[in-house]
Amino acid sequence: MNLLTFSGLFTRALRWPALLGLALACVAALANFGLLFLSGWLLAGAACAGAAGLAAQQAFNMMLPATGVRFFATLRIVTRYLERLVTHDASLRLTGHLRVWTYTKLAPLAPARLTDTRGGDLLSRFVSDTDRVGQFYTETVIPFARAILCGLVFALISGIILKNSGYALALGVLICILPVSLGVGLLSAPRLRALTTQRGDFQAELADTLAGLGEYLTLGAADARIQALDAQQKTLQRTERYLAGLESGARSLITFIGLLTTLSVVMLAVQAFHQGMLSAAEIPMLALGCLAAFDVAQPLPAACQAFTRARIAAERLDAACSATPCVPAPATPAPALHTPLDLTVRDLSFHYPNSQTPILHHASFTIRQGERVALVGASGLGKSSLISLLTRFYPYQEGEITFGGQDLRLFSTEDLAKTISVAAQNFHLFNGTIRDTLHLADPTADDAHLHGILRTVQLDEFVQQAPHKLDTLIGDEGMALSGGQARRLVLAQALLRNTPWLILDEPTEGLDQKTEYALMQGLLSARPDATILCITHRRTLIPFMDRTLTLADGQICPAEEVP
Ligand SMILES: Nc1ncnc2c1ncn2[C@@H]1O[C@H](COP(=O)(O)OP(=O)(O)OP(=O)(O)O)[C@@H](O)[C@H]1O
Repeated sequence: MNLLTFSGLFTRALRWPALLGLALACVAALANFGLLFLSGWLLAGAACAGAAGLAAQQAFNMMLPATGVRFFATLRIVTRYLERLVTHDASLRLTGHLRVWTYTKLAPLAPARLTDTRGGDLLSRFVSDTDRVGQFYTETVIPFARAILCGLVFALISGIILKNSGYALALGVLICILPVSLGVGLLSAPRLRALTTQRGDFQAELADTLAGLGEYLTLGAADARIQALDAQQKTLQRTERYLAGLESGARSLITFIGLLTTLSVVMLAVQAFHQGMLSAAEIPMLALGCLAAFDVAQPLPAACQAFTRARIAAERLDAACSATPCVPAPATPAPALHTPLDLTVRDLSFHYPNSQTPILHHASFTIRQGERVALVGASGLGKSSLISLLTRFYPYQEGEITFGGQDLRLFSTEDLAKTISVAAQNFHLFNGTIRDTLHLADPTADDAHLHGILRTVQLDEFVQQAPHKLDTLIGDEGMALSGGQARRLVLAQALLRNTPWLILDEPTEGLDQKTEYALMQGLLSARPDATILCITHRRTLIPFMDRTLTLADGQICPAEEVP
């Protein structure tokens, strides 16, 4: 997604609030200009009338400019408030749209296309980059549009009173918009790009460090890690200082240009006064109006930097979101599931997209619905990889996988989820309560059902004794649980989903033999009709299965046929 596409999203979603925000920003700037413009006239007019004697004082009508000053002062306050309200609301809503858009693009990429992306970097893209693009409207569009539109109007108003002062004002504002602000944009661009990379790296490193802090401490590597982060932080600060210096330098230059323009407007006004073309009261009016006009140019250097930041953020989002899913969901999914839901794998060959090492090589096997099958094989040969193929996380290069005679690739994501539950070896548990964790699998399950499932996986006693029972917090990745407890909670999630197929990857790892036996007994009596594929290294599980398949040399065959 580039900024242009983003603008399309923006105009469709928030066209009217965006235009209203711009209109309010312009009215606020015009009110500010009008306030100073009239104040100058009021003060100078009153002073001149005072100096000219009683008759002139009585002839000078204070009411009109004083009312104008009050009007513009009130208008400025009200429109500035409303402008902030409307523009920030539009910007936040835009960020919201962008985050939803980013999520819908990223979600189908998981896990295969995201394995090379660091978690912290992805988070930074999801949060900071969407923020930056969302703020493009308030931080770039509004300042530039306001400077151009109001600059023209200010020059026009000044020009009506004194033609040359209008030209001088237009020239001054133009210099601020073009060479000064755009110069800052050009000079900032390489550093902003470097800053984005540095910040992404820093956030990724920081996220990794926090996630693995325990390991760093036990390995005695925490100090070195902190020093590395400190060095990164200092590099970041140096780049930020340079950019802030550039921006404040440009703002000072704009102030200087504003003063020079005001000086030239005063000189032109004095000349016109001597020629009798202007009254004395109009000189400070033009001068103060000119100073006020440059207020709209002040935010432009920051707006240029914000533009580059938004552009880089849009490029980063584009890079993260434009990848096509490794296994795209079918354009027209198969209409319904056919029973029996037999699994047939025919001539299957597979290697990971980032590697040429074959994991499966023309493998074939069948599992009938209702069977319980153990899959064994030496470590690292590809048992868990087979699960990734059955859940469509990775594409296979040759062969065919069918469920109920229907190609797996034609299943809708929903139908696939209704067919298979997986208790994976490398699972992820979200921080939350035991109840939250189980409700992820079945949000409608009541407490009695949850306790029943927990009994099946031999975890109910632990939950009953926990201080807050089902409301006990399990911590990040189930840190507050033992490895075996966390694994059984994942198994409970799989059982709660009540799918016809259960795929269990080392379900009893970390359990003592007694608990393992009780768990398997409970599981089989709770789901007597389920088709089970159980990957295991434990011989003690084999008696619970109907038969055993062995994975060796990329082939999967019945254990008794293994040479
Ligand atoms: N995402 C990946 N990208 C590239 N290679 C991978 C990926 N995941 C696993 N592998 C490789 O694929 C091979 C098979 O891994 P897999 O986890 O399927 O083995 P396994 O038989 O389940 O092992 P274990 O019994 O130890 O769990 C390994 O050599 C592993 O390094």
